[in-house]
Amino acid sequence: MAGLNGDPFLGIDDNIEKLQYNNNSKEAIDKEGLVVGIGEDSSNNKNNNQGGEKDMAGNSIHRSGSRPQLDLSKAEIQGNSEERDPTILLPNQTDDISHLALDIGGSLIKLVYFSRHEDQSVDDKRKKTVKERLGISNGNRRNFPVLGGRLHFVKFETSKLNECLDFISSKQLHRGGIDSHHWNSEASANENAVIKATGGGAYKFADLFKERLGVSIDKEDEMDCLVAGANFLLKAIRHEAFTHMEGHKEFVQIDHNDLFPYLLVNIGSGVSIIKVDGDGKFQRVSGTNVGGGTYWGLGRLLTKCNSFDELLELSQRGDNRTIDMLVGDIYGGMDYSKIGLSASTIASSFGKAISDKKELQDYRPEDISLSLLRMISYNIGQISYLNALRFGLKRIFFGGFFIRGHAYTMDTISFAVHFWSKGEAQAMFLRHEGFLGAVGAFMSYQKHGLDDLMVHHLVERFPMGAPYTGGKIHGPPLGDLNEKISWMEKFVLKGTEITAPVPMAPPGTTGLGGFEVPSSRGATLRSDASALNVGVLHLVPTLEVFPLLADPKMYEPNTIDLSDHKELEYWFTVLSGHLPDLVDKAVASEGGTDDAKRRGDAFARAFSAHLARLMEEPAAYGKLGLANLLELREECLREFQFLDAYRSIKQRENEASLAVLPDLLLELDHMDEETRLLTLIEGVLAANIFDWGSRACVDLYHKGTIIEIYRMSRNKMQRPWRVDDFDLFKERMLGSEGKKPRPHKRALLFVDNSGADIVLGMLPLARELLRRGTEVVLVANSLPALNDVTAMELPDIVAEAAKHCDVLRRAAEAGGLLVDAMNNNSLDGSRGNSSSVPLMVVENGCGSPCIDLRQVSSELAAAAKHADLVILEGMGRALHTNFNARFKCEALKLAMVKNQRLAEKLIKGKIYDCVCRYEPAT
Ligand SMILES: Nc1ncnc2c1ncn2[C@@H]1O[C@H](COP(=O)(O)OP(=O)(O)OP(=O)(O)O)[C@@H](O)[C@H]1O
Ligand SMILES: CC(C)(CO)[C@@H](O)C(=O)NCCC(=O)O
Ligand SMILES: [Mn+2]
Repeated sequence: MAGLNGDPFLGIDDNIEKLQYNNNSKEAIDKEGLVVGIGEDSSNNKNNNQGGEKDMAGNSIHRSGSRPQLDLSKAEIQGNSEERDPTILLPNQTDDISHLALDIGGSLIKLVYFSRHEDQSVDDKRKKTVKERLGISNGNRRNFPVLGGRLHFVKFETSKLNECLDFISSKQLHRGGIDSHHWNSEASANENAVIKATGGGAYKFADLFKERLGVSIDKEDEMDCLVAGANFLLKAIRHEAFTHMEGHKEFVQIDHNDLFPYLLVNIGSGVSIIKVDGDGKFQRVSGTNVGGGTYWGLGRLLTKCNSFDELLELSQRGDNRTIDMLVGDIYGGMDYSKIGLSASTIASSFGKAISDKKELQDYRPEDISLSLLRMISYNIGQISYLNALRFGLKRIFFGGFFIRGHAYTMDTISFAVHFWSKGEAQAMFLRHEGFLGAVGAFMSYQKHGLDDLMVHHLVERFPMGAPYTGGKIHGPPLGDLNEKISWMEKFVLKGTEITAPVPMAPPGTTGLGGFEVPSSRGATLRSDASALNVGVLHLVPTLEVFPLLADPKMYEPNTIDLSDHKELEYWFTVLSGHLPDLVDKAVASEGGTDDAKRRGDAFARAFSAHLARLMEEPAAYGKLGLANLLELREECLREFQFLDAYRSIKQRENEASLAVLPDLLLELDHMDEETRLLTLIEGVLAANIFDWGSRACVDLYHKGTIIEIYRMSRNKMQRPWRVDDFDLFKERMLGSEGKKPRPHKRALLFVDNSGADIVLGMLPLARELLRRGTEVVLVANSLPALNDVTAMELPDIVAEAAKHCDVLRRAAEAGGLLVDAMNNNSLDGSRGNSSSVPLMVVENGCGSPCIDLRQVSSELAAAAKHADLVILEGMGRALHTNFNARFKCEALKLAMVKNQRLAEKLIKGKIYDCVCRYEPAT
C-alpha cells in the first residue's frame, strides 16, 4: 500500500546533498539565488507534482518544510545544464544528513537504514482539484513532520566488520543514502558526516569508521536505545509481539495505553534485563553473562560447527537425554512426584557427562547442541521470571538475536516463565528481535520524527529480499532490478532450497510436571538467507484510519483467517494456479520482449518462493490474511516492474462497455423509480462478474464476448439473492407509504473492476445518486491491481460516459473532473453550475484488490468526513475484506461471489451467488 502515494507532501527529508530540478525549479533557482523553498513551507513548490521531477533511479525528490536547511552555497550544475534533469552538487552541504544507524554488538552488527519513497506521482488532472474540493490544505503537511520512505534492516557478523563497511560504502549510506548512484565522492567528501551508533562497537570501532568511511560516530547509550527501540516497535507495528508456546505462535495486540511497566530481556552475546516504566523511563535491573555468546561460543568449541545456524540446525536433530542427567537417572527411573518432578525432567544439564567414561567425541554434536540450547534458554527464562517477580511484572518481552525466531528457543523460554510463575507471567517475543538497539539509535536522530509515527503510518512489505536475501548476514546490496534477477537466477540454478515447504511438526504437550523438553523443535531451520522474518518498513505519514469505521480498534479487515491451514492451502493452490496466466498477461503488457519474459520468470519464482515460505510458516511475515497474500502478489509484480499487467484488457473492456452505455441509460430512464433502483443494483451485481482474479471468470472469458457474458449475467439475476437486503435499502432510498426520505448527503463508492463493472454497474448507480442530490465520491485504487480501475484512469472513463449523460457531465464538471472539457467548450453555460452536486474521484491509498480501512489515503479520509453512505463493491473490498466491517454511517456491500469455496464458507451458497448487504449506521 505504501510507496504509491506519490503525494508531494509526504515530506521526505530533504537534507539532500545533491538535488535535481526540472525547468520550473531552474527558474526559481536562477531568480532566487538557489533558495528554492527548501527548508521552507513546501507549498512554494508547485513543481513537485509533475512527474518529470525524477532522478535517474526513478525517484522524485521531495521538498518539505520543517527540515534542516541545506547549505546551497557553491552549488553547481554537473554536466550539461540544458539537460532536463541535470544534477546539482552541493559541495558545502554539511548538515547532519545521516540516514543510517548502527548497533555494533559483541557478536553482530545491526543496521537500520532509510531510503526514500519512489514517488509515483504523475500529472494527474484529478489531483489538481480534489485537494481543493476536499479542503485538504497545504497547511496539513505541518501535521506530517515525519519523512516518508522506507526502513531497511540488515545484519553482519561483528567479526566481519569489513563487509559491513563495504556494504555501507557501496550503498553510500554514510552520505545520507540519497541518490547514491550519482554521488560524486571526489567533489564532496563529507568531513562532518555523523552516524548514530550504539553497542560496545560504537566505542571500539569509532576510529575505524573515521578512517574507512570518513564519518564520525555519534555514540548513543545502549540501554537507552534498546528501550526506545522496543517502545517504538511495540507502539508502531501492529503485530510486533507474539507468544510462542508448544510450537504455537500467536500475535498479541498490545494496548498502547497499557504497555508499561514491562520487563525487557535482551539476549545478545550477554543478557540485559531492563524494567521499563515508560518512554525513556527504565532501569537495568539485572543481567546475565550466560547468553547468546555462551551458546555459540561453547557450542562451537564442543561441536566444531562453523556457524551459529549450523549449531542451531544440529540441535534440531538432537536428543538431550544422552547427555543431560534426568530425574529418572537419579531416581532409578522413577518420578520424584512429591515435588512434582517427573522422571524425564532434566535434573542436571550435561550431568551425564560426569559419570560416563566417554570423551567429547563419543557424544553426538546434535545432542550437545540441543542440551546447550535448552540449558541456556531455560536459564534465561528462569532468571527473567525471578526479576519479573522482584518487581511484580506480568509481561516479559524477549529480544536479541540469540532467539533468532527459533521455535525451540522460544518454547523453552516460555515454558520456564510459565512454569515458574504458575502461569502468572507471560513471555512474549518481538519480530524485530535483534534490531531493538539499532531502531533506538535510528530514532535518536530526532529530525526523523519517528516518535510521531502511528501504527497506520507504517506498512511492512516483503520484497524479493524477504524469501531470498532478507536478513542475510551480509545481504548483497541488490540495488537494481537486473542485479536482483541475475542473483535469483544463480540462486535458482544452485538449487531450490527456498521453495520446498516443510510442514511444522504438530504441537504436542509437555506432560506431567512440565519439566520435560518442549516438544517443538520447529521446522527445518532455513538457511540464513531467509532467516529473518522482517520486511521493509514503509513510512507513509499521509495514511490515515478511515474515519467512518465504527470501532477501529476492533476492526479486522480480513474475513478469511489463513491461520487455518486448510484455508491457506486452498488459497495457495488458487494463487499458484493463477500464476501462469498472470505471467502471460504481465509479459504481454510489457510488449512480450525478452526482457519482459525474464522479468516475468523472475516474478513467478519470487512470488512462488513467498508462497512456499508462507505455507511453511504462515506467521513468518506477521499475521497472515488473504488480503495480505493478494497484496503481496501485486507488490511482487511491481517489484519486477510490471506496473499494470492488465492495462490492455482494461482498455478493451472499457471501450466495449462505454459503447453500450447509452443504450443502458436509455433503458433505465424509461423505468419507474422502483424498477430502476432494482435494475441498477442488479446491474452492479451482474457486472461484477468481470474479474480477472477469479479462475471461473477467466474461464468464462474464453467462451464469450464481454457483452454476451454481461447479458447472461444480467439474465441470471434472480431475487432473492443469497444475501438480500434490497428491500431495506429501497425503503431507505425511496421511502414507504408516500413518505419521501431525505437523500444522502454524500456517498462513497468503493469501485472494483474496469470495464462493465465500473461503466455499466457503478457509474449508472452513481448517476442515480447524483440525480437524487447526493454527492458522489468514486473511491478507486491508487495503483493497479488485477483489472481494477484506478483513480488515475477514472476521470477519462467518466469523461467518456459524460458524453452520453447530462447528469454525469454536470456533476463531473462541478467536481472538477472534466478539466479539459471545461477549458475547451463553455457550451451551454452549465459550467460550474452551482446547482449540480459534484461527482469526485479519490484514491484509496491501496494497490491491492482488497482494502484495509485502517490505512487509507488522506484524500479518502478527508472525503469521508461528510459522507453518510458507504458502498463497497466487489469480492476483494466487500467480501475478502470488510464483509464484517461496521461503519458509523450506512453501508451497502455488493458483490457477486465468484468462488465456490468462499460462497460456501461465507454465505452458505454457491458460485455466482450475490450479496446485497445493507446496514444502517451503527
Ligand atoms: N548468524 C549469527 N552469527 C552469530 N551469532 C548469531 C547469529 N544469529 C544469531 N546469533 C546469536 O545472537 C547473538 C547475538 O545477538 P545480538 O546481536 O542481539 O547481540 P550483540 O549485540 O551482538 O551482543 P551484546 O549486546 O551482548 O554486545 C549471538 O551471540 C548468537 O547467540
Ligand atoms: C555488556 C552488554 C550490555 C553489551 O551489550 C551485554 O553483553 C550484557 O548485558 N551482558 C551481561 C552482563 C551482566 O549483566 O552480567
Ligand atoms: Mn547488543
